[in-house]
Amino acid sequence: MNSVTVRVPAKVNLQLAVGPLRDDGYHDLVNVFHAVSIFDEVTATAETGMRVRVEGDSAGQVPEDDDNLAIRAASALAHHAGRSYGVSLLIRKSIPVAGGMAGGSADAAAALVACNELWGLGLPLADLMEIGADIGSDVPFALLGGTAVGTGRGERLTPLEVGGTFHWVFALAEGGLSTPAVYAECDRIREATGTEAAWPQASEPLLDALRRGDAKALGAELANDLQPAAVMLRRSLARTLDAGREHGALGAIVSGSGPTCAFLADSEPHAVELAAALRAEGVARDAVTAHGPVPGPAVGQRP
Ligand SMILES: C[C@](O)(CO)[C@H](O)COP(=O)(O)OP(=O)(O)OC[C@H]1O[C@@H](n2ccc(N)nc2=O)[C@H](O)[C@@H]1O
Ligand SMILES: Nc1ncnc2c1ncn2[C@@H]1O[C@H](COP(=O)(O)OP(=O)(O)OP(=O)(O)O)[C@@H](O)[C@H]1O
Repeated sequence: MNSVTVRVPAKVNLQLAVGPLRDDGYHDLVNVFHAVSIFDEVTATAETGMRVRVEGDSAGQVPEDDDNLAIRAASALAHHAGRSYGVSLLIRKSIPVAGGMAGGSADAAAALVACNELWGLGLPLADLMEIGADIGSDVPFALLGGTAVGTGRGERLTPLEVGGTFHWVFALAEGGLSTPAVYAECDRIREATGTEAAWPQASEPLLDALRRGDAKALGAELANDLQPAAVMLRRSLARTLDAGREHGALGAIVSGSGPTCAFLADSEPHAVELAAALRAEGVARDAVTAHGPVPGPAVGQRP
C-alpha cells in the first residue's frame, strides 16, 4: 500500500470549564468535546523525507513546513517507531483555520492514523493518543471522535453515550483567534475582576441532556468559560450570538477559543433556516450546517 486517506471531523465544546492557570502554562479543564460533520481529509503517500501540501479556500493560512501539525505528528510517530520513515501529506481543508474547531489537531490525528497504517506499525489507539497529546491538548479527542469528557488539559478522555443526533449551525468568522491569546485574556479578565477560578466541574444537567438526546435541555446548558475572552478580543461575536438566539437557536455559544460561533437547532430543517437567517443578517462570513456526534478518523484508500 503506498497511499492512505483519512477523513477526520471538527469539534465543538459543549462545556468548557477552565480552572486556574497551572505552573506549566496550561489550565485544568472539564472539556465536553463533540465531533461534528465538518471534515478535513489527509492523504499520506510513501516518500523519502517529510513534506506537506494544503488544498482548500483557507490553504494560505496554514503552514506548509515543519510547523504544520500534521507533519509534526508524522515526525513524532516515526520517532516513536525509532525509524526514519518519510511521507508526503496532502491536506484537503474544510475545517475553519484558527476557528476554535480544532482543525490543526484534526489533521494531526488524521496523519497519525494514516501513517500508522501506511508504515504498517499497527499501534493501538491508546499509543496514538499518547503521542498526540504531546502535539496538542485537543489531539487525543480528535483521534477518538464521538462525544467525550476531557480532564487535565483536555487530553484525559472518558467517552460518553449520547441518546440522539444534534443539529448545528456554525457561523464562520473572517480571520482566526489565537488559542493562547484567548486563554491569556480569560486570565486577565479574571484578575481584573477579582474572580477566583473555581476547580472545573462537569455539568450534570448537560451530561443528562446528552444521554437523553434532549436538544432543548442541551441548548440551555451549553457553557464556555472562554466565551467572554473571545468576545472581548472580537467584539462582533456578541452580535453574531444574539442574531442566532433571535432566530430561535436552542443554544448559542462560541466554539472553544473562537471565533466560530455554534448554534444548536431543534431539527435539520431548522438548522438550514437558521443558517440562511445568519447569512442574510450579514453577521458571519458564512454559516454552515452540521450534525453530531460523528465517529473519529475514518480510513479509506485513494487510487
Ligand atoms: C480551546 C480548546 O480548543 C478547547 O478544546 C483547547 O483547550 C486548546 O487545545 P489546543 O489547541 O490543542 O491547545 P495546545 O496546543 O495544547 O495549547 C496551546 C496553548 O493554549 C493554552 N492552553 C491549552 C489547553 C489548556 N488546557 N490550557 C491552556 O492554557 C496554553 O496557553 C497553550 O500553550
Ligand atoms: N494542519 C493545520 N491546520 C490548521 N492550522 C494549522 C495546521 N498546522 C499548523 N497550524 C497552525 O495552527 C494555528 C491554529 O490552527 P487550528 O485551526 O488548529 O486552530 P483552532 O481550531 O482554533 O484550534 P483549537 O480549537 O484546537 O484551539 C493556525 O493559525 C495555523 O497557523
